[in-house]
Amino acid sequence: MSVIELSNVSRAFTVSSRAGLRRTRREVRAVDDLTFTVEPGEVMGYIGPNGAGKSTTIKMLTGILVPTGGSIRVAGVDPSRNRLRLARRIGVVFGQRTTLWWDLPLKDSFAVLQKMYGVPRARHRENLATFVDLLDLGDLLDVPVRQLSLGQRMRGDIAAALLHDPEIVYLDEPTIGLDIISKSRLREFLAQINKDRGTTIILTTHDLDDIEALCSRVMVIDHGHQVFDGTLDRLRSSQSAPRTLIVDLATPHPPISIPGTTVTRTEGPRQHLTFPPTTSAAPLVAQIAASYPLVDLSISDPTIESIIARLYATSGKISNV
Ligand SMILES: Nc1ncnc2c1ncn2[C@@H]1O[C@H](COP(=O)(O)OP(=O)(O)OP(=O)(O)O)[C@@H](O)[C@H]1O
Repeated sequence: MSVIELSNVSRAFTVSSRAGLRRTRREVRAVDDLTFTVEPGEVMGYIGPNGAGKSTTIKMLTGILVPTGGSIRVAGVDPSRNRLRLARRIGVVFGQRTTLWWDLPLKDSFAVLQKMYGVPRARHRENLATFVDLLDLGDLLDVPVRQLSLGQRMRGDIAAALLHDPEIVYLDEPTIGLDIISKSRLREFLAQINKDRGTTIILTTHDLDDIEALCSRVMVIDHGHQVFDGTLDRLRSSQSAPRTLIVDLATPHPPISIPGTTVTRTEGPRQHLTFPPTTSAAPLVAQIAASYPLVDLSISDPTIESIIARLYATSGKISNV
């Protein structure tokens, strides 16, 4: 059975603005007719440009915001009507804010959470030992939260969100502002928790390396609409983004002319040629080698960033029509 179900969910806000003496009110549809389900144990990346409606969706899934249309069920209940009941079954991490007590040492925040959620003492000790080990929190337990660095605090926040064994965890930009080592540590930890405990994870991020490292599924929204739902591989093939041949010639040369390719950049003897993803590179390389003084050559596949940028560009055009 699906652990999250959204059926034609919308959320509108009324925004008022003043132009001179006139005050106008308009409706912003932050989320517009979203329908999807998430299965237990899935790790879904939920991405979209600024203002796409991601946080609004997460807030509706936690019960903080009530949809203006459609219906939501999380772990079998309507989140906005069962906020407290649901709180025991979900964990939430907002990268920009902490849920820890600022002046308390980390271990005291964890103790408060154990009481708040009524976690049996033995289970709490077991979870704490696991998270202290996996997130390397040992030296931080006696430090007040306000004295922790951003990366240390985030590790504390993630442990705090998981101490009551939630089935579902929402992570909103969990790696924002972290250095590369801290990011990769956090990703390894989340992958481990998902594998060991079957925790369902919904991850909102602008860092596509988070998605590549963790997500079996990606959902892209823009202007409140779903514009893609599938695997990263399917996302790559869906956008038919061009591949690039980087060709080093012996000397600078006028743009290489091979049918099916376009020279997009020249830097002295180096030329960048794009070609469709459906075309094999081998015959192109053979033609270049036969007609030009070829010294070296490499092929670059489109990055996931460029694929998503193309998707945003086309979805923007669709929704602006
Ligand atoms: N409380 C609110 N009142 C009015 N408009 C709102 C409110 N909350 C969100 N919006 C609007 O709804 C739209 C979606 O916002 P949301 O915060 O869900 O986007 P987001 O995808 O999380 O963006 P970001 O990546 O910038 O965090 C935006 O146009 C935003 O201005």
